[in-house]
Amino acid sequence: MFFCNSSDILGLTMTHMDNNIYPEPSKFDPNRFENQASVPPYSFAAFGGGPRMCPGNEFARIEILITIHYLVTRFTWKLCADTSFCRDPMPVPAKGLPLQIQQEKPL
Ligand code: HEM
Repeated sequence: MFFCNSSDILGLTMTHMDNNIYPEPSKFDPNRFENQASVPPYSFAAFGGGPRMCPGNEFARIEILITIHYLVTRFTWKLCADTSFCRDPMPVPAKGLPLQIQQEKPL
């Protein structure tokens, strides 16, 4: 993992986009984490690492999984802007992410 010594800033994007660790890092591939043993320690650090690692890590993952499940299976999505993004320092949609979401099935 890359650390900037002078300001102690964590180079998360550089680590997460390193194709030596993650082949085709820009590809959306949730299955890349299926074999956790192949990911070297401290190479996925969205939740930090070490003794001060985010204690809400597992809770947040489950919450996100459930939310995405219902959003994908019960709603239709329509993107209302282009998909360009910038880094701030994490990737964010440059023009926000306006969506039209319509519920198709009951929750
Ligand atoms: C997507 C959701 C979340 C992300 C990306 C996230 C990310 C992080 C990161 C990067 C840290 C710093 C870790 C470090 O210094 O190594 C942190 C710390 C922390 N997070 Fe989260 N977090 C999330 C959700 C949550 C949730 C749901 C909770 C509580 C229910 C939580 C509670 C905490 C606490 C208490 C700390 C401070 C830990 C310490 O300093 O010892 N986080 N989080």
